[in-house]
Amino acid sequence: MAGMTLTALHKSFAAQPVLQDISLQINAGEFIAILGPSGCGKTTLLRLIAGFETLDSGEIHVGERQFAGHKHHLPPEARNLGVVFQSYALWPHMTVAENVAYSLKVSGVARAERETRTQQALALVGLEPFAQRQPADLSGGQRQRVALARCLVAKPTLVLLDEPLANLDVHLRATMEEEFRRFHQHSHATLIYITHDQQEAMALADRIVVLDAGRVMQFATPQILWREPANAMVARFIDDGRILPVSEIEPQHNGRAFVTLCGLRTSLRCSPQQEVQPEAQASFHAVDFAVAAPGEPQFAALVQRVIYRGSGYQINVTPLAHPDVSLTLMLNDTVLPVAGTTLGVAVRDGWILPC
Ligand SMILES: Nc1ncnc2c1ncn2[C@@H]1O[C@H](COP(=O)(O)OP(=O)(O)OP(=O)(O)O)[C@@H](O)[C@H]1O
Repeated sequence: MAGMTLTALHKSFAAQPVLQDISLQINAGEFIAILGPSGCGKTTLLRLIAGFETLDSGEIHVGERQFAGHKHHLPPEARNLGVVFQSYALWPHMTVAENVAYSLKVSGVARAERETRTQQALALVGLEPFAQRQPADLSGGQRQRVALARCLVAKPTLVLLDEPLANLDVHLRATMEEEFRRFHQHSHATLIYITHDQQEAMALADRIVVLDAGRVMQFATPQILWREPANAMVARFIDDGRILPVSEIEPQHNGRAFVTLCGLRTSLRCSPQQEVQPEAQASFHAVDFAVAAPGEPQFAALVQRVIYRGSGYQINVTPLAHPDVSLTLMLNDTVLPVAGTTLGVAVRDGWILPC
């Protein structure tokens, strides 16, 4: 088991910086997800770790071993990594078991050990009964599991997964999510997992790296990313968060501060370092707002749309004080507000952005 340290990684393509100053400390056995908008550098980061790309500067260490650094580049085959990409090319002329065993055969592992390890890897992904099938006779999810078993059979301490579920339908994704969780628990390997799917990242990862334009915006647990985003990019990116300006910030030194929000004096969560400030930005999720009960502290908002969502109604409103910001409230009531009218919005929670 080995943790991984990335120190000040830089990478450019044709003088265009793609990754800048990436430093991360990943613990042995952690499940890390990498999230970020398209083109932010996720795959490039994975390819640098795998050794398919060379660094411009910086260092990559796994445990005591230096993978890459100044004038040093360990080739991919010497890194003992498992890599699973979204296009999981299996050899069509080999059975499932042969596909999984192939890398062991090439590296000269004796037949008996090969068979035992192949069986173990197939058991880990629930594919033992399919060992003698051809890849063509498997479903998409089963083929993806073969790719996972093929990666696991080498017992890598570090597994890199680039959108491994991207080509699967919603139902299969849920099953495979469970598979990854199980695999992680059993293998104790360190997993680095790229995904576009925030729900998937939140459900699986111990910690998530949010990248934007080649830089780390925040590296934290899913709970912290959701509750305490480090900046406006993370606040908007995670679960469709909203940002509103607040003024007259007065810390109470208990992790909360009084603010004026859309004319309402209220208290929000903040960092312990929060200072008295004339202005700041605060971030919110839909659950942080509710239609105010009579007499409850509230600010006025104009109802833009009422949308039926099955489990309830989504009410889109714009605060009268900030008509440029669209907020979302969820309602289960049978008495619904009407578009074009105003209603009172109560604030249940919110976070003052530290920068
Ligand atoms: N070999 C390359 N040569 C030139 N530019 C590249 C190369 N590989 C990636 N890039 C560029 O680097 C940037 C980051 O690409 P990368 O594939 O790492 O992003 P990503 O976050 O994985 O994107 P996506 O989510 O769309 O897969 C993009 O602008 C891409 O065009």
